Formats: sequence, C-alpha cells, structure tokens
Amino acid sequence: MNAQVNEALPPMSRDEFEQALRAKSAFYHTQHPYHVAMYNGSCTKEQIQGWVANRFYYQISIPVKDAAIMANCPDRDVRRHWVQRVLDHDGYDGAVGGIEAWLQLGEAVGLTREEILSQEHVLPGVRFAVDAYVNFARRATWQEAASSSLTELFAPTIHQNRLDSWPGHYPWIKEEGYQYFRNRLTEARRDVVHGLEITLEHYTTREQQERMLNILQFKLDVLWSMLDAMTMAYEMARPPYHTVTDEKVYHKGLFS
Ligand SMILES: O=C(O)c1cc(C(=O)O)c2c(n1)C(=O)C(=O)c1cc(C(=O)O)[nH]c1-2
Repeated sequence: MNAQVNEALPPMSRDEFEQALRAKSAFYHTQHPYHVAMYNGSCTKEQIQGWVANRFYYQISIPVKDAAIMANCPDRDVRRHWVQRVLDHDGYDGAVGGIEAWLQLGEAVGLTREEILSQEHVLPGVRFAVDAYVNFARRATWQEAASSSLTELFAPTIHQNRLDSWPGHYPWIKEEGYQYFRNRLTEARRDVVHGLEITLEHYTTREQQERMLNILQFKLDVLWSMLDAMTMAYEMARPPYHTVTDEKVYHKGLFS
C-alpha cells in the first residue's frame, strides 16, 4: 500500500535525497544511552572494556564485509577504490591498520590482546547484529551494500567526541589507545565521499530512494542492537544465561 503511494511520488532531487540520508543521523547510535554514558563520563571501566571487546567483532568483520562487496562488483574502478577500505583495516605498507589499532585501544583500556582476539567477551546479540551486516553485504547488490556503509557519514563526529571527552573522563585509558579514532577522522570522511557518490547516482526513482533509506535504517538497527546487547550485559547485569551461571558460555564464531 505504502509502496504504491511512494511509487506515484516523483523522485527526490539529488539534494533532497542527500538531505533525507543525512536526516537519518537522528537515529545514529550516538543517541543510545550506552553511548551517551560513554561521553558524559558515567561509564564504569567494565562498561568501557565491554564495549571495546565487543566492538572488536565489528572491526574484524568490516573488511570481510568490504571484500564481499568487491566480490559482487564487476566494476574495476569501484574495486580499485573500495579495496582501500580493506587495507585501512588490515594494514599495508608498514601501516598497522585499524584492527591492530583497535587491539592497542583494547590494551589501553586494560584488556589483554589474547582475550580480545579470543572473542570470549563477544555477546551473542552483538555477533548476530554484526553478522547480519556482513550477510547483507554478501547477498545484496554491490551498490546496495556499498550504500549501507553510509552511517559513516555520522561517524567522524562520534570519533571526535571520544577524543574530546574520554581523556578527561577516563584518565586511566592510556594515550596510545586513541590512535584508532584519530585515523578514522580522515578515513571515514574519504569513504563517505565515495559511498555517497555511488548512492546518489544509483537510486533514481522514488521507490529506489525509499528502499535505500530503509537499507540505511537496517544498518542503524545493527549499530543500535549491538549497544542494546551491551546494555543488558554491562549496565543491567543481565548477560545471556545470567540466571544459570556467571560463566561466559556463548558460542564462538562458527564460520570464523
Ligand atoms: O565508532 C563508531 O561509531 C563507528 C561507526 C561506524 C558506522 O557508522 O558504521 C563505523 C566505524 N565506527 C568505524 O570505525 C569503521 O571503520 C566503519 C566502517 C563502516 C562500514 O559500514 O563500512 N562503518 C564504520
């Protein structure tokens, strides 16, 4: 019913479409209470550590997601551009890359490299949310998967906020931990120029544009759901099976 109504509507202009995408920032995970607590300094050390350990699963999944996009993309120019995202996270030419920088963040907040790599803290809800994003990228067209990365439009602000607020609130976090956020300020800005170009070019009918906004909402849901799982575990002290045991019995990645 709704789809029929939208189909009858004229397409948004490029500018209107871009404005509609940017308006989705209202639903970005910055608004989640877990993130709000991280900025205003009310997080405990365990809550920060839990976030870093869980987000590691997102970090290692991003290049897998980007490789899936390239695998579905027959356009050589796009692939040449897109591969930079994989290199940014995996490292190249002596640069350590985002995954290593995230491990350093983990150590700076007092986790060991081994416990982060073991994924022992990764909550099932976080894993399911991140896996949904990777699986979407595998199955969608490369243009749709590419445009789902556009929550990154809103990310530089979040990285900057962490750089501005965390050192004051959490003096126990070692300075070396902040390099990841610094690197992303430029990397994310560059990525969104390319992602936005693909998106504004690809979705031309109103119906397609509405679909893309729905895809962006899906990605926002991924990010929000990750924090919901962390809220249950680290704020409400209700991790999975808390009624049964204090042990972390969650499954490890079945495919990684
Ligand atoms: O810390 C954050 O809040 C945040 C959010 C996002 C995002 O919006 O998906 C990304 C990142 N960081 C990030 O560091 C990153 O490398 C990244 C890649 C992507 C993507 O979808 O391809 N999103 C994000």
